[in-house]
Amino acid sequence: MPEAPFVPVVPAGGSGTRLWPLSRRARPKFLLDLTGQGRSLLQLTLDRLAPLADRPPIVVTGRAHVAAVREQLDEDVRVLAEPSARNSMPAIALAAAHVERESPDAVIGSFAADHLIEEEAAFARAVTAARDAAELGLLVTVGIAPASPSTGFGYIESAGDGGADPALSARLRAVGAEPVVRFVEKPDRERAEAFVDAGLRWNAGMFVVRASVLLDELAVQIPALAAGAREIAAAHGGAEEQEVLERVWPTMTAIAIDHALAEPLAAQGRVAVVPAEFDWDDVGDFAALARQFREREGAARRGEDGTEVHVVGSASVDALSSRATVYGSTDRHIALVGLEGVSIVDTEDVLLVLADEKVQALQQLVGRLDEQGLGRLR
Ligand SMILES: Nc1nc2c(ncn2[C@@H]2O[C@H](COP(=O)(O)OP(=O)(O)O[C@H]3O[C@H](CO)[C@@H](O)[C@H](O)[C@@H]3O)[C@@H](O)[C@H]2O)c(=O)[nH]1
Repeated sequence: MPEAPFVPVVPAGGSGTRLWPLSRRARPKFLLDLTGQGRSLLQLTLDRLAPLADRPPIVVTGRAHVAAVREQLDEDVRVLAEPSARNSMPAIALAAAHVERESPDAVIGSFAADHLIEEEAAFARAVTAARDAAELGLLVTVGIAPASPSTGFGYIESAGDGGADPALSARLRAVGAEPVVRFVEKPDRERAEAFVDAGLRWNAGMFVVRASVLLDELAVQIPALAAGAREIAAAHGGAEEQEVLERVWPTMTAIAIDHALAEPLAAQGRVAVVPAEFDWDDVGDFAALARQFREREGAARRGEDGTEVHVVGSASVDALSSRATVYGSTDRHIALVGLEGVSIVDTEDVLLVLADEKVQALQQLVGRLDEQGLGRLR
C-alpha cells in the first residue's frame, strides 16, 4: 500500500472547439454536463478523485474560468489561476510546487478535467498501483487498452515482463506496473494500426509522481520552468504573490508534459505504466458523445420506422425515419424527417447540424468564425 500522502491535480485547460457550440471559450467542455447526470465532467472528475485524496485536490485553470470552476466545486478544492494558457507542463509544475512546499514527500496524480471514466473501483485500483510505483521515484502513467487505432491520442510502449533493469522490473511487477520503453505522440493511421496490433496502450494524460521528483527532473530538462514554478509557489500567500506570478508566468516555456518529461524520462528507463482495467473516453467530439448516449439505453427514443433518436437536454423532439442525437434545451420544438447519422445541437444563438462522419471538420468551421466577424459565437 502507498505511504506518501496523495494529492490529485486537475489541469483544466483547452478550448474544446470540437464540441462547439455546446462548448464555448467562456464555457469549455470540462464545465459541461455531457452525461445527463447533472454533474459537469469537472465535477465527475473530482467526485472520482476525492475519495483517494489525502490533501485537498488542486485544479489549475485559466483566470477567465476561475469563477465558473469555483462555483461548481466544493470549498475545500484549491483552484490555482494561470495568467495565460501555456500548455500542460507549466500548469502541472505549478501545482507540484505548491504541493512540494506543503508536503515535501507527497505524490501528485494529474488527471484531465474532461474525460469520462465510469468504473470508479477499477480507476481507484489503478491509481493505488501508480502511487506504489511512484514511491520508487518514477514517473507513472496509466495505459488504456485502445478501442480503435485512433490518431488523436499518444501511445505507450511497455517492456511487459522485461525491461533493461530486471530488479526494477520485478519491483514494478509486484505493484502491478511495467517499465515504459517509449511514448509516441499522435501517430498517423498506419502506425496507429501497427501499435494496436503490437499491444501498445493509449496515453490518457494521467501522470502520478512524487511532486519533488517531478520538479527535480524538470529542473534537469527545462531548468527555468522548475525554478519558475517553485518561485511562484514560494511567494504564495505573501504580499508579492501577484507581482511574482505576473513576472514569472510569461517566462515559463509553453510545453506539454508528454514532451517536457514523459518522453525524455522514458528514454532513461524512469517511467512506468499501470495497465488500466477500466473503459476511458475523452468525449472529444460529437461522434464520441453520440457513442456515449447510444450506450445509455434509457435516453433512446425508438420507432417502428427505424427511428432511433437520443435527446440530451430538455428539448421537445419528434422524429420520423431518423437516426440522430439531439442536444437542446431551448423552447424550440425540433422535428426531424429522414436524417441518418447526424448530431443536432440547438442553442440560443447557434443551430448546428453535423454529419457524424464529418465531426473532424467542425474545428475548421469554428476557426472561420473570427474571420467572418462572428467571434462572439465562439
Ligand atoms: N491548466 C491548463 N491545462 C492545460 C493547458 N493545456 C492543456 N491542458 C490540460 O492538459 C491536458 C492535456 O492537454 P490536451 O490539449 O487535451 O492534450 P492532447 O493534445 O489532446 O494530448 C494529450 O492528451 C491525450 C489524452 O487526452 C493523450 O493521448 C496524448 O498523448 C497527450 O497526453 C488536458 O487535461 C488539458 O486540459 C493549459 O494551458 N492550462
